[in-house]
Order: sequence, then C-alpha cells, then structure tokens
Amino acid sequence: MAAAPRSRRPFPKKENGNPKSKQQKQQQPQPAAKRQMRSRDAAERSAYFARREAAAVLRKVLVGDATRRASASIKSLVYGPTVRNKKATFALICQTLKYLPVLKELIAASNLLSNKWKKQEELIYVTTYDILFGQEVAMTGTVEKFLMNLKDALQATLAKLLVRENAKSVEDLLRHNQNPAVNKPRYIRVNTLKMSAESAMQELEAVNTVVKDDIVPDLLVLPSGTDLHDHPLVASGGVFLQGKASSMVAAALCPKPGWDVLDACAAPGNKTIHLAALMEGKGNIIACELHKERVMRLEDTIRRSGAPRLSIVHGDFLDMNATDSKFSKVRAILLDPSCSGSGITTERLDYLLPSYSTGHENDAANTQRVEKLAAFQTKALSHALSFPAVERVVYSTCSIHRAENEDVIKSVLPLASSLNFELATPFPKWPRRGLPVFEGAERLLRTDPAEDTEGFFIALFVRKCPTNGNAETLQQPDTERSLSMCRRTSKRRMPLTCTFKKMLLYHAISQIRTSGKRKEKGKGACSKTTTT
Ligand SMILES: C[S@@+](CC[C@H](N)C(=O)[O-])C[C@H]1O[C@@H](n2cnc3c(N)ncnc32)[C@H](O)[C@@H]1O
Repeated sequence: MAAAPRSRRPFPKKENGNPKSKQQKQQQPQPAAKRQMRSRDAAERSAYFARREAAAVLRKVLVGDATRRASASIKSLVYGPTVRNKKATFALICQTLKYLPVLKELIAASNLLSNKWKKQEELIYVTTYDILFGQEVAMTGTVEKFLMNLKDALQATLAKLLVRENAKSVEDLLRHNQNPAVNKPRYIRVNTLKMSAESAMQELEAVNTVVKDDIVPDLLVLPSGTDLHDHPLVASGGVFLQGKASSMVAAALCPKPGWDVLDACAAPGNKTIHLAALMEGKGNIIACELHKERVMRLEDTIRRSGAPRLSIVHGDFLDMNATDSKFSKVRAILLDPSCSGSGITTERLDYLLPSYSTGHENDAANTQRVEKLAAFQTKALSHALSFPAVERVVYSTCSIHRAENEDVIKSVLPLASSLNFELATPFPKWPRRGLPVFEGAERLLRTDPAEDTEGFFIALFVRKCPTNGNAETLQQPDTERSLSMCRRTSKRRMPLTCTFKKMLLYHAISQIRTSGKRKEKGKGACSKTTTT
C-alpha cells in the first residue's frame, strides 16, 4: 500500500489571486476561530497521513507474518528512516492489529472488500479502526468518505457480534491480544561516552522513578510503561533504550580500553556502542554488517553515540579473512548473529500478529528455519574462534531454542578446545544457566522471557593461553585459576610456539601474585567472569 500521492492534495488548496470582496472579508473568521480552524486542519492532515503510513507498514507486517518471512519487527519498520510521523503511526498500527480480529469480522459481514477496495485492504482496516474505536475521522480521503457513509451499518454489525459472543464490550472480544509483559520494567543504558549514570539519573528523576540495575553497570531501571522515545536524552544519544539481557553481552565480553575488538554482526549497533563505552572510546572497533539498509541504521546509532575510532565493514563476516593483517590484533569478538528471535516475541509485539493465536513455533517451516539459522550460527562462531590473536569471544542470541544455543556451543567445543579456549562463566551470580545438555553447560547464561522480559542466551569463550603473548588478558577478574590451568595444560599439550609465551605468562603470574592480589576481584566497569 503506497502512501497517497502528494500531488493529488486531498486538502483544499488555499485560494490565491483576486483580492477578497468586502462581504468575503466580513465573513472571515476572527483570529481565535482562525487559529482553531488551522489547528483542526493540521490535526486532520496529520491523521490522514498517519493512516496511510500505518497502512503501508501494516501491509509489510501482515505479509511477513503470513509468509513467516518478516524482514523486521513492527518497531523496526516504524522507527526506520521512511516513516515520518512515527509516534502516531506506531500507535495506529498497534491498535489496528489489536482490533484486527473484530475488524475482519465486521468487514467480512459487510462485504466491504470488493475488488475495488481489496487493493487498499490495510487502509480499510486502519480507517475502520479509526472510525469505530479511534478518533472520529473527518471526510477527507476517498476511503474515509466511503467508510464514514457505512459507519451506522458497521456499528449495527458490531452490536450483533457482541450479542452473538455474549460480550459486554469489545475489550471482552480482544482478551487474547493483550500484552503479556504489561508489568515489566523499562531499561535504559547510559552512554558513558556522553554522560555518567549519576547525571542521567538526575535528569530522569525529574519525571520518573529511576534505580540502578543490580548487575549490569550503567543500566537504569524505570517503571513499566515509561515511554522515553521522545526524551531529549534519547535523541542526543546520552542514553539508549536497551534491555537488560542485551546489555549483558558486551559487559560479559569485557574488552579493555585500547584493545582491537570486532563486532561480527553489528546492526543496529546497540552492542557495538556499548563496547565503545566499556573501552572508554580508546582502541579500535570494527563493526561488520551484511545488509546495506542495516548498515545505515548502524551508522545512525554510532553517530548518535559519539563513539570514536569505529570502522564499519559492509560485508559478510564469514568472508573476513581471519589471517589478514588487519585483524592480527583483534583480541575480542562479539558475535550476536541473526537468530529466530523467539526470546523477544513480546518485545517484538508478536502477540498482536494473526499467527500468534494459531501458534507456529513447532510447524515444519519454523523448524527448518531454526535449523538453517543454527547452521549459520555454528559456522560464524567457529570462524570467530579462528582469529589468531583473539582471547575472548562472546556468543549471544535472543532465542530460547536449544538448537540455536546450547547445541551450537556443543558443536564447536572440540574446535574451541583445540584452539585452547574454554567456557567462562559470565555473571556468576546470575541464577539461570544453560540447559544441562553437556558437561559445563552451567557456565552458559540464559534469561527467561517471562521472568526477565527477554529470552537471551550468552556464552563466553576465553583463551587459556593467548597466542599473541598478551598476558594482560589474564588479569581479567577471576583468572588466577585460568592461569594455573594454562601452566598445567602447557606441560601437557601447549604447542611449541607457546613456550616463549609460557615464560611471559610465568612472569605475569608472579606479577599478579605479588601485586595483583591487592586488586579487588571484579572491580571496574566490566562484569565478573569466572573460568573453570
Ligand atoms: C541480531 S542482529 C545484531 C544486533 C546487534 N548486535 C545489536 O545489538 O544491535 C544480527 C545482525 O547480523 C547481520 N548479519 C546476518 N548475517 C551476517 C553475516 N554473515 N555477516 C555480517 N552480518 C550479518 C544481520 O543483518 C543483523 O543486522
């Protein structure tokens, strides 16, 4: 559904030309009435275009849902660059989707979608919603005029429907379309490249109750339903609307200022800029993204964040040559590949989609899709582990499927172990861990969609003996144990090339033993990780 062509101007043009007669002048509205008319005209104009923008996005949403090939979530489509009136459009789409089962019944009963109107199906849904349940529409636009003439008939059909379903109100008919996450808190991450958590709190406290998250540094928790999309701190990049689980990923990787870090599947860039903040803007970040339109979103996020020293690679991460000298200093990789998104269906507003009530989680097409994704995820994780100087690799998904999570980790374990990686335990105090499908799965981290708003999965690999002689890596929190393992494994199976590094490590160990014990474990910006 395309937006109405602007050249046709549905609103009457202002009269130009002949000077007004005396009588005309006398009939002119007084200034206050004029202002009122102007603002009504502006509101009508804005509603007219919002309905068309909503219809265009709704078409994409419904086609994506019907074919199980959604290119993006409702939010991404609305908050992308093409929609102008984002807030009104988003509200209209959500409301139309919420009322869609009822709207479809009414429209079918009134036989409204004849050949002529079929092409404008989504605009018919949006406008019928507006006429019956939303704002009263003025007679502007062909679809609006057509439906306003049928308003009484539609209302009569609705009354019959309520009687038939034994419902007191329309809300009774819509129970299954309610938001299951209605009482979940709103998280925002402070961009410490621009401001401190304390100053962000001070600004937000003026209008909201704000507390710091108990686990993730620089993450703030606000009451459920807080809408900050238009807040100046969001517009200026001082804070980013990012969930708790999503904010745990870069914190688990815990790159140090000055490192070279690679974000393998980066857009829209929330974790990329979190890495930059953790690195205090020092070091180099390479952000790789396959899809061109998503590169634009990545650029926009980076621009808003003010993160320096960030280079974007538009291409396939699997095609990156790990042995290229450009990557010879990459010490940490964040891999957050495309996934089924089954852990964020509430966040994605899937409960509003027609397929939600029918349930398709276990249908053949979905199983096939998850298998395909898992094959890519395994390849990408193996590739990440193959970068010669990499010491820390974090793998994350927003999926609840074992196939995309524990099974992927299990399948790369032989390779990881041959490259001297072991699984570490990000956020050791976090209660929900990996499904027990292999020994060591308790080091993996899961968040639960019902308990924690989102269903995420995080795995952290740490190289026991870094191949680039960077003993500094081993000074991450809780690495004493890792160091001693490195000594043990070095006797048994450390490659010859590692012997010089072994000496360096012994040196590092003695340094840590003599001076490092003074350092508090887990202190600093990053989360605590343990290796076992
Ligand atoms: C889950 S999203 C990443 C979200 C991002 N980490 C964030 O927090 O904002 C996965 C991204 O990987 C991109 N992608 C998929 N396959 C890729 C590949 N082979 N190489 C690079 N990027 C890829 C997708 O286009 C998508 O933008």
